[in-house]
Amino acid sequence: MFYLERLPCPVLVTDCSGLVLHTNLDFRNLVGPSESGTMDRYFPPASCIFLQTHAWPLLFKNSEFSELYMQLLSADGQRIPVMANARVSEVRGKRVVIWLFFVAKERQRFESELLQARQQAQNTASQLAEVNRELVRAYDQLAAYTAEVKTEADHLAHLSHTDHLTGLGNRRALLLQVDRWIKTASDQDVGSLLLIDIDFFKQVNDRLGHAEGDRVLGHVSSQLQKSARAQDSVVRYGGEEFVVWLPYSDRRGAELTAQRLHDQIAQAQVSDQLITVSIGLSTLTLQNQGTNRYLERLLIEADTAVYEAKSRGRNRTVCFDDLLGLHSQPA
Ligand SMILES: Nc1nc2c(ncn2[C@@H]2O[C@H](COP(=O)(O)OP(=O)(O)OP(=O)(O)O)[C@@H](O)[C@H]2O)c(=O)[nH]1
Repeated sequence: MFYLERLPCPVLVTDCSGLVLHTNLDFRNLVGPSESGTMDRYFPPASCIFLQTHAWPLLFKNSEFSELYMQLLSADGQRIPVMANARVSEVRGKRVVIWLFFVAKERQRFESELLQARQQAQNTASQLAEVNRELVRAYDQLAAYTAEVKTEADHLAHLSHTDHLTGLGNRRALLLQVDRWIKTASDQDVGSLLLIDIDFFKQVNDRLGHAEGDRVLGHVSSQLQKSARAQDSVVRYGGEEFVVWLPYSDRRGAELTAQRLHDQIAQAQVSDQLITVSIGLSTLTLQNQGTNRYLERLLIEADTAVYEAKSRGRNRTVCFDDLLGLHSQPA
């Protein structure tokens, strides 16, 4: 019955009349060396009576019982509280009874350790739940903060491309628009640029005051927006200078737009002041040029043309190509 040695508790084997057949090492360590005879000597008198009146009848009736409280008697006379379990088994054709004892003290310790472990597990679970709640809160805060930062960034991006006085785009916005066009256009495509400079604007300021000058700038910007097509971009380029960028517009189309601008601006007066503008027009094919280079060339040419418009008496459009004599002869 070597397997009994492996059980982690004291074990006693008897025949069905209580004669001791075998004890394991745990049992011998607990109550003393094994001797032949009946099992009664391992129990104090009260437990012997309990055995006779209760445990044996239960065993014969059910072939087993479990968890009966009893006491064992050690060789040095100590009473050891135990929980007894017994079962009738057949070993090599003989009916025997296998008795397992759990020392009550150890069982209590084991139970209290179990309770402690369960309490610890509950504590850990509630700590984890709290940490989880904190994580969710932190995540919500982070999401709100990210949205705030994004809104702020969008706002800053908008501001950095906007002229605060007129609400039009600024130079950066112009660069962006031309850049976008270049990414989709082919080398043969043309774009035109109108550089618009308000005539005698210094006099407006001097005569009517800076605030009125600002109103004139606002008026011109809204007239330019009204005259531009949906695909055109109107930006305030500097003090009293505006640019209208006309993607896919050739010289003819740009001239028509420029004329519309003159008419539109001339229609309205600001504080009895008639407002006119001088416009420089430049038209270029893309010809495999980078955004900066292409825009720079358009602006230089348009600037030269505005200068010419001013010297020819203002309130007119001059096309840069005419200055080179390119369009002096009909094609
Ligand atoms: N009210 C106002 N004036 C501005 C602003 N930015 C620039 N200016 C003024 O615009 C005027 C431009 O004057 P000039 O460059 O001499 O040109 P002009 O008087 O328009 O004369 P021409 O261009 O030769 O017809 C200057 O007096 C600047 O002070 C602005 O934001 N608001």
